[in-house]
Amino acid sequence: MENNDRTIIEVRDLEARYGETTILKDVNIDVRAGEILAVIGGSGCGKTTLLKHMVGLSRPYGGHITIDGIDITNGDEKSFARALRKIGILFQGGALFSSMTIAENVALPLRAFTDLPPDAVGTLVRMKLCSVDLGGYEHHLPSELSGGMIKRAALARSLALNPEILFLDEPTAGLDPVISAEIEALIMRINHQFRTTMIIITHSLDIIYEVAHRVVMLDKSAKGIIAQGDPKELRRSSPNAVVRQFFNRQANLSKRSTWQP
Ligand SMILES: Nc1ncnc2c1ncn2[C@@H]1O[C@H](COP(=O)(O)OP(=O)(O)OP(=O)(O)O)[C@@H](O)[C@H]1O
Repeated sequence: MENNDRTIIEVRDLEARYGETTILKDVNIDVRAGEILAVIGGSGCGKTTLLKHMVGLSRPYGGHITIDGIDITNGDEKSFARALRKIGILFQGGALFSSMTIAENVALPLRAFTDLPPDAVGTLVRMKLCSVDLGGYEHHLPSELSGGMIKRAALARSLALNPEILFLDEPTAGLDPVISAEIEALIMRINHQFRTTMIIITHSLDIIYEVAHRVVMLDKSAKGIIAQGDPKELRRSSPNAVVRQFFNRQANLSKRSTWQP
């Protein structure tokens, strides 16, 4: 993590609603530049809702969010576009276009948001694919790749414009433990090499304990944050029983799933 503790995303008094239903309220988060923050909590507690607000896909009912000092909730279109250029998103399903090659998929944001000539786009695409260990797979279609490779190609596409901030929605969901470990190692490598700030929605214990620097835990009945901080610390000594239970139950489940006869 960078050691200057600069806040790169500020979420202030966020209130999110669908119709009349409040999903999140009084949410305050400071994301520090260079950190990996995991957003955790039970199903339906509002993790995806929070992410959609942080990337400007949904407008908050109340409060505001700034990205590198730019208010994305009340600013004009131009500043919103400037803020968007700082972020990349890795969607859960990978979301690659199936009729395009891996190279064409990764080239999409470069073609859409830069004036680079085709040669330069090609070079950048190859570099991005190499950075996720997919050098040589430029001409493959997504259907010719494994689940882990598709995830890595999608990661290369989300990194195409060198974002300062990367949002990852369940990056290891549905992958086996070996492939998940590869993706986790890649996430840590990218964070380390490029100092990319990362916000990861996850249920994975490995990400919570081994990858994240800090966690924010949401709760459905509290409609907001019930804990923030070091996950190991929270598991040990959170004053909130629900929090301790969440971490301990997960830890037990993890032990059971790795048990070998
Ligand atoms: N577009 C929508 N319209 C109405 N309600 C919604 C909408 N999207 C989500 N919700 C509701 O908001 C709540 C929070 O949903 P959200 O998807 O943010 O939770 P989550 O923590 O990401 O869940 P999961 O871990 O299951 O993906 C849920 O009760 C969900 O049913």
